[in-house]
Amino acid sequence: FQTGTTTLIIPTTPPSPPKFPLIGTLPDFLLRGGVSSLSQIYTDMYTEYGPVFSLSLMNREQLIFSDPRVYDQVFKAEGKYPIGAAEEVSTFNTFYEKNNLKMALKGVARGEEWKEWRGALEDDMYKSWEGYIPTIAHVCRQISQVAGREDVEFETFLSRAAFDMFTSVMIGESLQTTDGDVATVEDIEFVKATQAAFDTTGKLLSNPLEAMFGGDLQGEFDVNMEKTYRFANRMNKRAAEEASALQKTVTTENNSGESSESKCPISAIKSKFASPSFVERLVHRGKLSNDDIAEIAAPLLMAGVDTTAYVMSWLYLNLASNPEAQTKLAAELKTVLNGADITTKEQMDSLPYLKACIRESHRLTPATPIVVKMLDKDIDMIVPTTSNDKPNAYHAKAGTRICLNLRGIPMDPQYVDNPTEYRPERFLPEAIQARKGTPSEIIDHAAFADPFGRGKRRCLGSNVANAEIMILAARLFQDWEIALKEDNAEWKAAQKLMLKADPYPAMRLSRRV
Ligand code: HEM
Repeated sequence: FQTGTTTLIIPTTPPSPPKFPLIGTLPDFLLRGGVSSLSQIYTDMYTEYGPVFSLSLMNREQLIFSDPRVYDQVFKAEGKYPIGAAEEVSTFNTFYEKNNLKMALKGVARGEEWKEWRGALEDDMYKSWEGYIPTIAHVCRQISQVAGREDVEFETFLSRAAFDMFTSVMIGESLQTTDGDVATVEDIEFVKATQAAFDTTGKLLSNPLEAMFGGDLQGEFDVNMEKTYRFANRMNKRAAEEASALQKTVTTENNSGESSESKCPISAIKSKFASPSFVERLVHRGKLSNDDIAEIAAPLLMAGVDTTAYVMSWLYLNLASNPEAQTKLAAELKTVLNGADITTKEQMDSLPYLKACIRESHRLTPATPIVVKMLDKDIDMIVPTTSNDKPNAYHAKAGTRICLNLRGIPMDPQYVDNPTEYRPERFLPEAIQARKGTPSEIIDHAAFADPFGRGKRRCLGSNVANAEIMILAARLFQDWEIALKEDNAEWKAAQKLMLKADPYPAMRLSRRV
């Protein structure tokens, strides 16, 4: 095919572990340790097969690239209606279909329906995210006040913290599930069901053996998803009705003047809270009915709570295992914030070491070992080579899982010094500047920068999630020193719906003086 120059390149067949009819490359995968060794498997395969290889797992063809520049070509080809990664989470989607949840189904659709859904939510969740910073700061302060209690494991605490932060963005106030003295039994049930639905989805989708022999996982999922859906729907419905009532009082007050709805400046929204919640904004904007607003709650919670908890769990584990980095972070927080909360984007931007800690955590312990993209048409991709050889070309049929290996280049000593060590310094601005023009600058490619995907289907909650992660870390590390309870604790990166340290080590929190 034509590469844009006159050179004709014949597509190359990528290397692969032995492939068998029906079961594909599953035997090799199991021999290497299966899902409990997933993260290491992708590093080992990169070492063994090189920067491009193919797999066939659970009836899906996968092409795995290590060079993020190949991924740029995939995003260029994604078109007006790209396929989202959420389409693959069949447990959620079957639930939405069974219950005829139209809004939820639009969110995982491909065409105009998805565009309309995204258009209805994007301004208030993705674009104008800064307005949520004070709300998140307030809830992080509450969370930090109860952080040292030992009534729940730290991992569960983080999951509840993610839940509290996200519900406060959604409805304006936290359910305070991190505080055993305040949370209602019903709210704790809610957070547990959300977590259980997320975890059983992980087992069903990523572990072929558990899916076959793991008992009634589907039944377990259905029960928990149903509970989450009911709770979440009720929570948003109540918030939307309150917001509508408040909105009506404003419209009556404004009756003589121009309608405030059409321009929708956030400052014009009458809010019950210090700054308007997501639900209040949606009600004010008037594109969705209160029933639609109720229906989006469960899918957004499923997309936004445990994902954030998993990413945070790695950050805290890395900083607890590397006390020197934690001390440097605490020093930066003291200098810049001096005990205050992050309440503005400018403050977020003035914390390079915190940003570097988060970036390095994503390099060393990403919450997924690969990023996946699918196209609805065939594509030919050119893979640059480091030598003077001709570039290689690879062909992927429509529907192939085209993956970027996050465990290849980011773990390769050719590009990263001592790649198995947690060193946030590598992502300080001066270090990034120093590797410009060298082969190592590849690790600064946008595709490696964060866990939220790219292109038109980039995570809708990415800006809010990033703010939540930064604001909570800034609060907790100002208030607490977080250490491993046992110095020699061991864990593996095991695949659930995302990668999780297994077993997650116990933590000791001591007040920072
Ligand atoms: C650290 C936490 C999070 C991670 C790692 C994460 C990751 C991702 C990824 C990888 C995608 C797929 C992108 C693609 O299709 O290429 C995605 C999509 C999505 N995420 Fe997140 N996410 C997080 C937090 C959130 C939050 C807080 C929300 C709440 C609004 C959210 C809502 C969504 C939605 C609705 C989509 C589908 C977007 C679409 O298809 O247009 N996520 N996320």
